[in-house]
Amino acid sequence: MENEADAFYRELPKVELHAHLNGSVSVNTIEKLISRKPHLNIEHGMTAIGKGQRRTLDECFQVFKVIHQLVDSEEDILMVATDVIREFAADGVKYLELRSTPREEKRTGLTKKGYIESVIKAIKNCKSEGLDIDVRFLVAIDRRNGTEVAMETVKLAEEFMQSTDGLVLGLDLSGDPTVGHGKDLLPALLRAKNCGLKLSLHLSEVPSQQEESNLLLSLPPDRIGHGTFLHPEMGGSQSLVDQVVTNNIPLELCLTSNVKGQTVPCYSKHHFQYWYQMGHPSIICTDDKGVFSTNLSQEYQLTATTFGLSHEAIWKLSQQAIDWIFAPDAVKQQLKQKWEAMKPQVFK
Ligand SMILES: CNc1ncnc2c1ncn2[C@@H]1O[C@H](COP(=O)(O)O)[C@@H](O)[C@H]1O
Ligand SMILES: [Zn+2]
Repeated sequence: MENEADAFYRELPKVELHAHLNGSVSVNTIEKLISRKPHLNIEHGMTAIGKGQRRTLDECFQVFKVIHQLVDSEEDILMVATDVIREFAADGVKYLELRSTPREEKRTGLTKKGYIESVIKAIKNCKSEGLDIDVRFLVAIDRRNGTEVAMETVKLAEEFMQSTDGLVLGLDLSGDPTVGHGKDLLPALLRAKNCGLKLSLHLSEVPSQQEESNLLLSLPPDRIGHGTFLHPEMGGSQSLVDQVVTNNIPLELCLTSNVKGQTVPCYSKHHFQYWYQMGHPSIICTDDKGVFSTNLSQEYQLTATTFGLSHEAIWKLSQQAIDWIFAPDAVKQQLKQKWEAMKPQVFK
């Protein structure tokens, strides 16, 4: 990370709802992984995009491949998830929904089930360490893998939802947006919805996906990742916007990710402005804090400086994010109380 955010943003209690596990791996953790696997000849420059640097979205997906080589056993996943949770907690995140795509790896004996179990174990370990952060898990579907894998993933998520007492709350649909089509995944997503899994879907992250977005919005999802090209100014349409507004579907907005991945030309042109001005639920998130060299405090500060938001407005933004978590109402109430209790200290 290049710049530390100011104290206000670091002390601000925050909710993180869009964080991919393997995109969130810090430089420190990458170092540990590299020393475990020196034969891979991986260097830091291959796993993160620094200040002022940009990559095409396609190049970003190459970075994930490199990280996946480094993280390929239960032991790695346990370490990575534990480190990531501790880092979010140290950044003032009080509630975190982590998402990750279960992988299997013949060489290390990793199974998809073992993958999810390792993440759950990390969550439980962090809880017993007494970290002041409530962590939940969303099982991710990589869109590139098609219908069958999607269905298999939903079944796994269902099992874990039942066996983890609310730790697994839902599903994420992600992966290279230029590969595959949402229509192939619709049956799996419908099944997920019907069995009570919440849905957060990457939608219109790249241009020209109106048809797919229209189809996926018919579910409708519980939250939208990015939604960069939904509105007419970006080549989307008023009818897509109307569907999002009518169903009051919150957007998870990741400024640095979109600027560094070049789907948005610069911070001031980020679609946060469009949705926030409308009063539509807009949630500031990191996406991949490791790959994009950022953290949530920094994203809030960038939002404030780019769009001229006061500390009060930023407070409201972080507090309102509580309404859109996937955990039940009792958790929302607890978090709201926590925010109230912390307010005097943050505004001291
Ligand atoms: C930059 N915008 C993005 N758009 C779409 N999918 C993304 C993404 N950033 C991350 N992922 C998804 O998350 C995976 C890495 O974490 P996990 O191995 O699942 O923990 C990537 O392989 C991709 O499927
Ligand atoms: Zn994402």
